[in-house]
Amino acid sequence: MQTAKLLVVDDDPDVLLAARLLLKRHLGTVDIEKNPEKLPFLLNNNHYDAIVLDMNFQRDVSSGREGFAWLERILDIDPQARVVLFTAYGDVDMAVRAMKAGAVDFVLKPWQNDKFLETIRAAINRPDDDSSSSDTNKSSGRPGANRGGRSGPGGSPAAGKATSIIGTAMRPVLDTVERVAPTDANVLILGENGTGKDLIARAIHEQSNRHNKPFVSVDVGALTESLFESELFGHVKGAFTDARDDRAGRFEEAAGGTIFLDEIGNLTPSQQARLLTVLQQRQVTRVGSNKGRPVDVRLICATNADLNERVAEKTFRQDLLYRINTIELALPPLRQRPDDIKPLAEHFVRQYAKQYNRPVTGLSPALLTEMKQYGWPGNVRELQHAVERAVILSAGATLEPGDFVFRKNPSTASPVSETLQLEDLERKAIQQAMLKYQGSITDVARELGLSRQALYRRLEKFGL
Ligand SMILES: Nc1ncnc2c1ncn2[C@@H]1O[C@H](COP(=O)(O)OP(=O)(O)OP(=O)(O)O)[C@@H](O)[C@H]1O
Repeated sequence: MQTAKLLVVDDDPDVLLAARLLLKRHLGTVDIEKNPEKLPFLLNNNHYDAIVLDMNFQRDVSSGREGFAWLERILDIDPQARVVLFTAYGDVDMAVRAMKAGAVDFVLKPWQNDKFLETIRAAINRPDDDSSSSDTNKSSGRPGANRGGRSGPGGSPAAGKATSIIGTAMRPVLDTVERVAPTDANVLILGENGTGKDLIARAIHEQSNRHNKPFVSVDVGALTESLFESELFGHVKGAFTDARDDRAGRFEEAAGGTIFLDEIGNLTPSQQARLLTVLQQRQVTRVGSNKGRPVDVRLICATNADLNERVAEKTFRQDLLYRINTIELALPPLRQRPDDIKPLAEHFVRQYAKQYNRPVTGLSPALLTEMKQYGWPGNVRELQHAVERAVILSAGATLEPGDFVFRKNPSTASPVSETLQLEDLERKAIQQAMLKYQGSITDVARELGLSRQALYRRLEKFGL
């Protein structure tokens, strides 16, 4: 018998008793606790090989919110803690979110003894997290450390490691990237949401002579009118109420490197005019100052909009378009490159099986056929999230069609009234809007009255 030390936290005394009986007989000593408020004390005074935590502490509340808060608290105290979650409602979505938030596994109540023991054994024997995670988008090796998700309007410096770009249909794009990268030519990347524009922008930077300098990514579509100028060009102390110090903008931060302006099609006319001036003069002026500062940056822009159409309808300046599109790279939507689906899906299976320590190794032929028939409105990002979710939830080594939920056509989707759970309604609204606007984040956010960040957070939360 293993002699592990375990902690079970649940507000149901019957559950505590039953869990203790079982785990004690097979695994070692078991502390039980009814009140999660005691967690900090217990963790600071004991080392547990695994912690079983209930998701729902208040009777009749199934949101799991409290469980998530306690999970976060545990990981703050001990980032290496192996937390297994109890969820009583068979709510797999909550389980997926919990794994993303840093839990190592979950157990559905009522549990099957063998399965419960196996899960706890695996949690105890799981090797410590390896901080050299293969996913350079994550902020650390721990799955749950990706709490911030995608970088916000401020963007972030490029990850230091080359990212794998999968798919034969990407070959011509990569050939162009190779030729263009060493030049300082401005590049405009076109493509629907989730087709890999950000990935290609980073690849250009990584293959350029500027690769040792910063790669600064800014989602300009998410900047409000008032933030736009100070974020991009900086400000001086006292320029406005909150300007307590001088601050360099993103252009200055990118000095010597590359600045990636995402969602360039969303700029308002006045923002377009200000950006054009900077590009023409190759200098920025911080808000509140009248001194121009020269900037040496390589410019890469991206959009999912048809900028020529915008120029024709006079919502995008032609002179700005000519400035930014010296080289144009168009990324095809995933539905137009079905042969890329298999290698991409297999790549994500390997990545997430490793990240979540799951025994999944491949996809069944039936699943691949369904995947090729599906339209993937959210493109590679949607495929990536679908595989991530399936890897977490699948019981077998091979993913099957049943492990996937392909988005339904809104007209055939089940009526919204079938469930009153708010989260469900929210998810459905987002799914339907994503379909309606073919995955355009900007349009979906506008329709739902959310900021792009808030929408990204929800997409991440719901695994969409
Ligand atoms: N060819 C590819 N090979 C491997 N991963 C890919 C590929 N294309 C896209 N991805 C992955 O898919 C996800 C979405 O890609 P990315 O963020 O680059 O898309 P995007 O076009 O910039 O999306 P958005 O328009 O919404 O900003 C990322 O996690 C990226 O790593």
